[in-house]
Amino acid sequence: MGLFSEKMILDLPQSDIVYYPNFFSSEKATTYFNLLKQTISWQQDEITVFGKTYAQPRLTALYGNNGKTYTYSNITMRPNPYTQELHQIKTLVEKEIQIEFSTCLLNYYRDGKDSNGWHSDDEKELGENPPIASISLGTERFFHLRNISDKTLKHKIVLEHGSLLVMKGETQHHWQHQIPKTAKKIGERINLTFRAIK
Ligand SMILES: O=C(O)CCC(=O)C(=O)O
Ligand SMILES: [Fe+2]
Repeated sequence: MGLFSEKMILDLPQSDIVYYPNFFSSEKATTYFNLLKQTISWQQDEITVFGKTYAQPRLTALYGNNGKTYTYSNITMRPNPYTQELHQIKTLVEKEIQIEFSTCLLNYYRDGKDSNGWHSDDEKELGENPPIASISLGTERFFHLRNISDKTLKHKIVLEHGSLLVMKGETQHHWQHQIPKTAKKIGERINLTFRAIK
């Protein structure tokens, strides 16, 4: 952590994205993975896209230190109060990047069929240039980025066990991201995205 945390700046236009591959040691990340898998109130919501209803292809949960709800893809989530581990992780992230967050949206990808489609984290409750801090635990997955006005401008990185990815500034105005499905037989992954809801 801190001075010893290796960091990589993604060299993409119209973005401010930094990747910390070893934010947590592998042992610490495994401990958090196991605790969060057991203690978080995972739910599977239904989403409606063009009038058709589908089960979301992953489990999610919302935690927060204020009562502010989070609405995306027509789902309004109400925050649970922070668990001890989740609050601990939030504090470590805030200290490293010097940004404060209120809310954590968690994603649990059970296997390679679970995914998260193309989107920007641009919900109005996040404000103008939202900072998003994303922790990855468990099986590594590809994270794809594509520029909104020039869709030929693309990038992908692997989100490793114990890593932290920070997107801020104008990133969400110009880029979309996704976690694609994979046909490979792979294990589970937990992702934590810290956000500031005003
Ligand atoms: O699972 C991830 O790494 C990305 C999650 C994400 O983009 C989101 O929850 O908005
Ligand atoms: Fe996102």
